Amino acid sequence: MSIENLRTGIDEIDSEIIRLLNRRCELARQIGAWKHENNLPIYVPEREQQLLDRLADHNPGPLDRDSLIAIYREIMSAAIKLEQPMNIAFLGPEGTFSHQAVLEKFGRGVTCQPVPTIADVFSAVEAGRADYGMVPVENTTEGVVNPTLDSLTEANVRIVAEFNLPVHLLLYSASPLSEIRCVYSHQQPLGQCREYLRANLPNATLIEVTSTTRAVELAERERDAAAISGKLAGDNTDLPVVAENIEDNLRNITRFLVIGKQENKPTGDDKTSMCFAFHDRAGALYDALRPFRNHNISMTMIESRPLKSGHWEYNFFVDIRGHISDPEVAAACAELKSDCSFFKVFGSYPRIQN
Ligand SMILES: C=C(O[C@@H]1C=C(C(=O)O)C=C[C@H]1O)C(=O)O
Repeated sequence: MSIENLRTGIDEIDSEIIRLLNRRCELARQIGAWKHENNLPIYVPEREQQLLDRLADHNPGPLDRDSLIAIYREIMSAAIKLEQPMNIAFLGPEGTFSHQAVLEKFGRGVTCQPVPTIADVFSAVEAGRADYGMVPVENTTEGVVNPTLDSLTEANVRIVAEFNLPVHLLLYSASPLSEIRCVYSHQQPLGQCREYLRANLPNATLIEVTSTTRAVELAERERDAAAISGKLAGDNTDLPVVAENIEDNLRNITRFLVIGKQENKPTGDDKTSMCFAFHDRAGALYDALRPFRNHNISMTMIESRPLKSGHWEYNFFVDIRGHISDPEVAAACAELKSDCSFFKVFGSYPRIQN
């Protein structure tokens, strides 16, 4: 077939895709009206997860799974925008990894609302200034993000979804590696390429700043300075990329949580996050975790944070497989709660695999 004929074929398919996309949008609009009447949330993470799983299972190729999911991310984003515009708070300024997580999880149909701190993301959602918030909770290289754990215990919000963002770091500078004297970045990326910096810039001064976006701004002003950031923060700079993928761990992934106010329905493959504390006595942690074992529930994460009492007492943060409405999960949580001085379930949400 000639290239003209092939392109005519593509044009015809595009017309058909546009017709079908608009029919899909019309259905979404009707679903939106029904949700308004019944006072239900517009964003439904469990439905989105089921839809994405179904797509991946039905895809015959050659379109790859990630591309298909990225396309559908935007289709669902456009559907949400028609149902009701949504705004998402995140740790700003624009260009941070939190911003990237918002764009990848919610698509371009939502309004992004940068705020100065992680605690501000929580208060924006709590006060209804934002519909949802995106907060980092742990990283495969650097571990947990303490401000997020602290805010979860204090704020009146729920975890409604999780999202894994692969974090690739770039070094931007007007100078070649041999002439770089100082490196700006946020504390987390600096930690994520510690080995790279030790091997390649052993004499450079490392300067911690409030965001990777700020790091790029500062590096633009000094010839012998560099910034470490993601691609999004570097999108608007003229600074050359000196090195790419400088993270020490090639599976450098940050897990984000979407916080909101709704309760999700079970999907059949969910996670539940919670926090508890108890008065110290021999075997207390062992006893506290026993209900999970007795009810055959697997734990996917446990972390501890000292309580601010100053007495070396701890809050324990635990993620388990299952939904809080599953009878076994509900029974285990009730048993655990009866043993604790503090107990809070943060929410149940679809489990993301990878
Ligand atoms: C259309 C709906 O609303 C939103 C948009 C979705 C979509 O475009 O498929 C899926 C879930 C919701 O977040 C729905 O609830 O089905």
